[in-house]
Amino acid sequence: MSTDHAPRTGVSRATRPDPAPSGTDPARPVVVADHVTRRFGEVVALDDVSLTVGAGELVGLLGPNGAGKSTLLSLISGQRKPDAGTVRLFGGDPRDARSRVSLGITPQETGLPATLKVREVVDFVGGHYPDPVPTAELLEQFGLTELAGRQTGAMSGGQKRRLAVALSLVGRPRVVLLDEPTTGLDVSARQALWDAIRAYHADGGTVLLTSHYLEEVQALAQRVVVIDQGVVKADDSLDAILRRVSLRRVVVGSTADLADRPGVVRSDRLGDGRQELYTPDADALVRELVTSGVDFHDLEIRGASLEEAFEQMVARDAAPTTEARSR
Ligand SMILES: Nc1ncnc2c1ncn2[C@@H]1O[C@H](COP(=O)(O)OP(=O)(O)OP(=O)(O)O)[C@@H](O)[C@H]1O
Repeated sequence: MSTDHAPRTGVSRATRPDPAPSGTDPARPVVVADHVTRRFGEVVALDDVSLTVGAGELVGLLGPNGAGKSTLLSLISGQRKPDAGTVRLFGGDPRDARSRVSLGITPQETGLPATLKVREVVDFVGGHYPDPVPTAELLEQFGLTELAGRQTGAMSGGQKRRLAVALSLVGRPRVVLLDEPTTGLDVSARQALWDAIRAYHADGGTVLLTSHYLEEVQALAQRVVVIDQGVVKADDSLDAILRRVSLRRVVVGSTADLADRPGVVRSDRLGDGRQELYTPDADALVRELVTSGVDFHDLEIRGASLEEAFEQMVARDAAPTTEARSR
């Protein structure tokens, strides 16, 4: 095992041919998609998508069902090729096996050989790499030690998912593509997997993950790429994405219905009887409530969550006001 890469976690990236500092380095692109279009018959799964992922980045790819996320990963991993545009992995064509030597991938669905034991599968996959993470170490990190002797066909869905993610890291890749890594996992298994992904990233690994769990993207990613209907809608730091959402959420109790107050673009009734009001200017709304003399109490104001940012970015109906009035 090389000593310069996080032996504590067991899972570390391969020794780089070029001596490079660890940490994020967008100047050294690992993945480049340049004006990529991919169709399936009439369906345009990706429409002129450009994306660069630098060494050491942890990027969350977020989008609704059918947005094109898996298609993008399949182009980056060389499983498919674009109809137009180019994709580069470590500067080479991902369809060339040499470009994929330092790539780890967990697809959305993984077929595991049902009669092989967990330990045997890890040994087998690890056997294809020059410096694999020792099987016992990897199983320990993913909480699979107890299951080492079990046939994969007898594992639960969540256990299989953990094994699938573990397998993507066995060869100490420099980049991993994780398609919905924690689908089907319970809270503690998800946390354990997040820890493993964070440890890999802290050691300098590059991660591109898709997720339906906004909480997951918010917990892990430094950069968020929002994709919808094959088009990149936003590509920015998590903080910048959150700041971009202009709406503020004002929660307030009142005997009056406040949905039609000036500046309120959306409203809801909460279980505790309070009203949830979305407005671009919370200060103005509060001033208006005070000057109007309307009864109100238990006021609470906060910024948008990633969920709200996401909903706003992929909203199919144009104006928030329209949406507000239709709710
Ligand atoms: N092999 C295929 N044949 C035909 N259409 C496909 C194929 N693969 C993907 N598509 C279509 O391309 C579009 C993008 O699909 P993709 O699987 O990339 O979306 P996704 O964002 O990963 O969705 P999900 O979150 O549901 O996994 C969808 O409309 C999908 O139906």
